[in-house]
Amino acid sequence: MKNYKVPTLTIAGSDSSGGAGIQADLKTFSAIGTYGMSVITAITAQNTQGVFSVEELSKEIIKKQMEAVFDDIPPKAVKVGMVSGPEIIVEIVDSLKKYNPEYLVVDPVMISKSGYSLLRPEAKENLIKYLIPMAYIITPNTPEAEEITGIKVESIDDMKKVGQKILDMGPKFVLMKGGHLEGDAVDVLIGKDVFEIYKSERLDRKNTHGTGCTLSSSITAHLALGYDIKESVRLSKTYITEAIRYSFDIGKGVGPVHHFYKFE
Ligand SMILES: Nc1ncnc2c1ncn2[C@@H]1O[C@H](COP(=O)(O)OP(=O)(O)O)[C@@H](O)[C@H]1O
Ligand SMILES: Cc1ncc(COP(=O)(O)OP(=O)(O)O)c(N)n1
Repeated sequence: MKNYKVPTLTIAGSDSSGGAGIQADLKTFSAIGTYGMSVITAITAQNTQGVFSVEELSKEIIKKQMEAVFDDIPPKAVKVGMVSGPEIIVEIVDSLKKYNPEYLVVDPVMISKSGYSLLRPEAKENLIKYLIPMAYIITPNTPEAEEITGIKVESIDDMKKVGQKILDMGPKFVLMKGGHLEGDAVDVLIGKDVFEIYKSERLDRKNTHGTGCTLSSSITAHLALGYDIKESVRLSKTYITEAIRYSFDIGKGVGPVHHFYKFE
C-alpha cells in the first residue's frame, strides 16, 4: 500500500532526457507511492539516441549530499545506480556503512543501451570488492553479470549458475534479469534458501530506455513499504512489464517506459 511519507533514496547519475538514472528512479518512487530523495553522482548529457557526455561529481559533494539526507530524513531503503569512478564508490560505501540503511538495492550499471560506458574500467574492482558484498539485493542484467563473474550468460541455466556465483560474493539476494536473452522475459531471484522465477511475455516494443533503473527503484520502493523480497520483486516485475507495454514513442531513438501508466 502507498505511503508517501516513507522515505526512499537513489544514489545515481542524472539522465537529461528523464528516462533513466535519477529521473526514472524518482518517478518510480512516486508511482509506487513513497517519498523519493536523490544523491547525484554524475551528470550525463543523454537522450533517446545516446549518451554524449558524462561529468562525475566530486566525492566531497557526494558525501555532503548523503550527510544532508541521512541526518534529516533517514531513508528506509536505498538504491545505488550509476557510480562511475573508484573514489566515488569508496565514499558511498563509507557513508552507507555509517548510516546502515535497512535495505540496499544495487543496480550495477555498466553500459547504457546505446553502448556508452557508465562505469570506468578502473572502478569495476571497487564495485565488486566493496559495494556488491553489502547489498541486500543486486540486480545485474546478463552483460553486467558476465562482467562481474567472467562467465557467459546465454540461458536460464546460466542465469542460475552465474547468479549463485554473485551470491557467493556476499549480497543477500541476486536478481538476474533476462531482458537481453531471447524468448520470454525471465528474471531469476536467488538467495540462500530462495529460488524464484519471474516470467512475462516478451513485449515487442522499441521504447525500453531505463527499464533496469525502473525495475530496481520499484524493488527499493516496495521493500521500503514493507513487502518482503519475493513480493517486492513480483510486484516490480508486473510494474516494469506494464510500464514497457505503455512505453512512449517520444524522441528520435529508444523512448522511455511509462512510469505512470496506472494513473491514466
Ligand atoms: N521486451 C521486453 N518485454 C518484457 N519485459 C522486458 C523486455 N525487455 C526487458 N524486460 C524486463 O525489463 C527488466 C529489465 O531487464 P534488462 O533489459 O535485462 O535490464 P537492463 O535494462 O538493466 O538492461 C527485466 O524485468 C526484464 O525481464
Ligand atoms: C544516468 C544513467 N544511469 C543509468 C543508465 C542505464 O539505464 P538502464 O535502465 O540500465 O538502461 P538504459 O537506459 O541504458 O536503457 C543510464 N542510461 N543513464
